[in-house]
Amino acid sequence: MNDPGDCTNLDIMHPELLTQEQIVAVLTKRQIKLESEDKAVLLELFKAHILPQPQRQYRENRRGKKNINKRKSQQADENEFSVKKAKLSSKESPRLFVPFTPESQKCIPPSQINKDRKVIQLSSPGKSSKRQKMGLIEVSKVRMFSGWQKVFSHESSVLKCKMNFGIYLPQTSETKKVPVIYWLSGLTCTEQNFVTKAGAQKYANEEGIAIVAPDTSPRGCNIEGEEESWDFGTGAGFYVDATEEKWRNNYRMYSYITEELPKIIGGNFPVDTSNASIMGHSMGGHGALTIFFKNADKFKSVSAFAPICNPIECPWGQKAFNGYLGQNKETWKNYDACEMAKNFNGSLKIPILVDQGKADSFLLQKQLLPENLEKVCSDKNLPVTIRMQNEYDHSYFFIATFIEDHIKHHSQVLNGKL
Ligand SMILES: N[C@@H](CCC(=O)N[C@@H](CSC=O)C(=O)NCC(=O)O)C(=O)O
Repeated sequence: MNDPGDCTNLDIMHPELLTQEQIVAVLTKRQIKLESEDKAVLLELFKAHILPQPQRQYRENRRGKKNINKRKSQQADENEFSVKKAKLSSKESPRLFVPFTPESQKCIPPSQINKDRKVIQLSSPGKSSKRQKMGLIEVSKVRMFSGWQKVFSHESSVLKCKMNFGIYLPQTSETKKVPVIYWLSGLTCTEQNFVTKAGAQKYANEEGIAIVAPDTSPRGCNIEGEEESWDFGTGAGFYVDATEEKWRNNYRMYSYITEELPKIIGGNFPVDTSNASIMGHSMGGHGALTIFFKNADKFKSVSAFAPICNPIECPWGQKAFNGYLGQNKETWKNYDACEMAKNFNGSLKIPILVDQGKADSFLLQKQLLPENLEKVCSDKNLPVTIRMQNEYDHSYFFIATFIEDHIKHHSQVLNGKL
């Protein structure tokens, strides 16, 4: 025979299906004071005390209202606690879950896509009490050579659009802040080209250096002409701050790389951004050289693969500078490595390292002009090592061949090996 006091098999999620006797039994077992025998009143009591929290509805009386307020404050406390807990328990930055949308997952190898993407509240160094209201979303994360290769996206306040960057964190970053090398990619690239093709992670882990690889331009800004050519607009930001009306609101890659990105990296990762170097390829080689010449206090060394050395003298550079900076060629000189080398007053801790493939079609088309950089540096007594590599082209196969040399080159200064 059924014992009316045995509540073990009752469906407490649907008390309206229970008999009055069963409701009374459950309430009595939980030592809930019965105020009336009326089934409707008993049901209210059941909902208030027995149903799991989200299903409970309190009555519209004083006590019910008190319970509703109590629940609200408990929930707020719980939310705050879970954020604080994430901050305290993670060696990395705090994370909150955000909904997954496929839009920002473009170009990520499916095996690396993080379907449980997390958002990190970006912290603003020096103003720890005033957190920036921007989210850093972890797009992908994969173990590689004992470290982590991750990709993040965030809303850039400088570029006024969403930006992605790759960051490789070596194993040593689990216990201390590590130095960093910024990698700037070339025309048509996203952050993915370096992450997937350069083969840098093994050497970055060996040297205990983080590598940050941002995208090459703002994207999706709805500027007329932005998508028209592969060497201007999207994928071709040229690491300048545009001054022309049409572009100057978004195309500010110089400020993004020198200001916004280092703040994000320093504020959210175990990275010492005061111990930084910079390198890049082609358009990104031009970016690395020019950013270094203007910011020798922020970067300890520079290297480049097949850089555009003298953009004011080559078709790629002329097209980009005309578009972003306008017709006054004097202003172009602010972003030309050869012109900047002529006026460079800083000291170099180690020589500038440049690798250039001799079979590079863009070298033959006179887009790169390493001979001009060599001449200026020689005239100025600026130490530069330009290695002309037989039979190598412009591709990431060439980069992957010599990336170890470049990382070890920077490691001399970043890890105090001199
Ligand atoms: N139009 C071609 C060529 C584009 C190209 O070669 N881009 C280079 C950089 S060139 C100078 O900045 C590059 O790095 N490509 C990416 C890669 O993974 O090789 C095209 O659209 O492919």
